[in-house]
Amino acid sequence: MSTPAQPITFLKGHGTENDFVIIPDPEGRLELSAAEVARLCDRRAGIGADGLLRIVRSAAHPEARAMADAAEWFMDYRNSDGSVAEMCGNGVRVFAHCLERMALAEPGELAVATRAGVRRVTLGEDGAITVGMGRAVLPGPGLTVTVDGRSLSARHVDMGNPHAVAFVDSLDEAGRLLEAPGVAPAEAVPNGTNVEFVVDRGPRHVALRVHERGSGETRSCGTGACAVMVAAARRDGLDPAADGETVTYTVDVPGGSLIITERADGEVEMTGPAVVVAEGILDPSLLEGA
Ligand SMILES: N[C@@H](CCC[C@H](N)C(=O)O)C(=O)O
Repeated sequence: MSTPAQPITFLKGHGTENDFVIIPDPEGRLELSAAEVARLCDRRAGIGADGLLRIVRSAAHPEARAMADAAEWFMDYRNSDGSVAEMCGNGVRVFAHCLERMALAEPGELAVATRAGVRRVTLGEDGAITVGMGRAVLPGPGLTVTVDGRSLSARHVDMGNPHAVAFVDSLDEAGRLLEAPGVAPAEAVPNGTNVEFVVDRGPRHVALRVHERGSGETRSCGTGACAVMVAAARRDGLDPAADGETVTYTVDVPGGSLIITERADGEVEMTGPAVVVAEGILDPSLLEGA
């Protein structure tokens, strides 16, 4: 990154403890390399986060320009290793909350451009935020997830980004999750995938652990919770688009709970919190040598 003329401000926030460094960059002047994003997200040498959200005007970003009429703001999401991902469900809530906090958006409804398309966000007066997450796509063939030397059948669900959802009897079956689980066939997920392990907690109530592509195990994943809800509904014989009935599940994550609804038109909605815990200015030395 070239030396910026102005100090770089940041916010730190989370959604169900999936945490983010948020960098407002309305005119799109900060092109952060993968190494710079990884340094910012480093929990010892940096600020520390599961991912980074750059707030850029859609018109100022080549990947978002075509969405500028529909959504003024583009969420440039990066995983903690610096890799680019299409979509981040918890991130969209935190992103919208930051826009409102910075008076860049009115309370109420707002559209956010992402690499997976435009997402509609409703900022509730009670602090809960609902996001229209689009339709789930379930590519036909199943996947096999290998973790701790065990192979598990998994459902492939695309929520704009890829997920492999494996139902287990105990979340301990995922082991320590220090490394990415194996997923086969590799050709089905050519860009890698997020992997969710799921147990039942009660009627229309499940809990998950997740290993995120590019970030490792995190305490929540919004797109993952949506993928899990849809996989659980199909397993339970429910398909709102075919049955004409809206279905809602509670999805517990290690960092809290998300409410996920699949409507009769196939649209998946996620409701959950967004929190900002700090605001600050980057010391320019943080990115030196990254
Ligand atoms: N934590 C996110 C998902 C972030 C992207 C993911 N790691 C990927 O690479 O697809 C969420 O809340 O959805």
